[in-house]
Amino acid sequence: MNTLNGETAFNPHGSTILVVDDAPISIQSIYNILSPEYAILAATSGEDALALCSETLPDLVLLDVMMPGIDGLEVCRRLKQDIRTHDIPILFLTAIVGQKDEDACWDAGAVDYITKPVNPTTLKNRLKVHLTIKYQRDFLMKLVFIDGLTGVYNRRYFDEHIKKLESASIRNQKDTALLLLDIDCFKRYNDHYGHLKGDEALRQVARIITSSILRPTDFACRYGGEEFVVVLPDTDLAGALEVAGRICSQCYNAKIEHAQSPFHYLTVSIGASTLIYANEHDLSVVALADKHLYNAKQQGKNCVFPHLSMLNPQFPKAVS
Ligand SMILES: Nc1nc2c(ncn2[C@@H]2O[C@H](COP(=O)(O)OP(=O)(O)OP(=O)(O)O)[C@@H](O)[C@H]2O)c(=O)[nH]1
Repeated sequence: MNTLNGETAFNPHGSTILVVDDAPISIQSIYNILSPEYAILAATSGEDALALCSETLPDLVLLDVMMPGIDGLEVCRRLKQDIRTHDIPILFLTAIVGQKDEDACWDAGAVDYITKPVNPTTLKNRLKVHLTIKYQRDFLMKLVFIDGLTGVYNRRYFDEHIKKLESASIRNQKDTALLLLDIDCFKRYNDHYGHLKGDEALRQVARIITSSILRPTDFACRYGGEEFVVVLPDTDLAGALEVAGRICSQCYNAKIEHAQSPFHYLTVSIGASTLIYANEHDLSVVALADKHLYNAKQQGKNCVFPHLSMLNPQFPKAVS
C-alpha cells in the first residue's frame, strides 16, 4: 500500500494508459515510448475511445484533439460528464497554436496537454506526475468512502452518489434500481456467537453481495449496522429482482451456521425498488426499498419483496 507521507513511494508502473489518435503511426510512436513501463490501450476514433473507457476504466487518457467524427474535445467533455469516468485524468496531445486552442483544452476538462511532436522525456514525466496525483486522490477517496469492517463503500459514499445517479437517470431516461438488504436474526447471531463472529459474518455477506453484482457500474455500500444497500444503474425492477434473488440464495447456500435462526443458516431479507417505480408511488427510492424490506421481513424473512411473480402490468416497465 502506498502511503501519503512518502515512506512508500508510489510506483506508477503497470498503470493502463489509453492512447487515442486517428493516425496509427502516432499511436505507434507513443507505444514505443511508454510500453516498457505501462499497459497501453489504443483507439483510433472518439467513438471507440468512449466505448473503451467505460469498459476498462483506464488510469489515464492521452487524447488527440483533431479527429474525424467525435473530436478529442468532445470525447473529453463526455468523459467528464459521466459519473463513471469523470475522475480519469485526460492529457491532450496537440499542436496548440494559440491561447484559444489552449483554453479549449482546459474548458473541456483536461488536466494537462503535451505538444506535438512529442518529446519522450516530457511525456514520461508529465504522465508520472498525473498518475501520482490520481493514485493519491484514489487513496484518499478510499479512506473517506470505504467501510473499514467490510471493505464495501460506506454510507457517506451512498449519500453522495445516489443524488448524482438520480439526476443522470432522469437525464438519460434510464431507470436505476436499489436493493436494501438486512441480515436476518442478527441480534441472536451476535448473542450466540459473539461480536467477533458477527463481524466476520458481516464481511462474508459483503463478499457474497460484491460477487453477485456483475456490472462495473453496480456498487454495494454498508448502509448501517447489519444493513447493506446495492445500487444498480440502468436496471429495471425485473433486473433488480434477479440480482436480489441471486444474493438471497447465495447467502443461504453459503451455509453460514446460525443455530438461532429458523433457517439454521445466516440469511438475508431484501427490499427492491427503482427510481421510476418509487416515483409512481410518490416515495423516494430509498423509502420504497425500506418499505419493501419491511414486507420481506413480514413475509417470513430469507426472501425478496416484491416477488418476481408480482411483476404484472400494475408494475411499471422501465423506460427504454
Ligand atoms: N457484530 C456486529 N454486529 C452489529 C454491527 N452493527 C450492528 N450489529 C448488530 O446487529 C443487530 C441488529 O439487530 P436487530 O436490528 O434487532 O435485527 P435482527 O436481530 O437482525 O432482527 P431481524 O432484522 O428482524 O431479523 C444488533 O445486535 C446489532 O448490535 C457490527 O458492526 N458488528
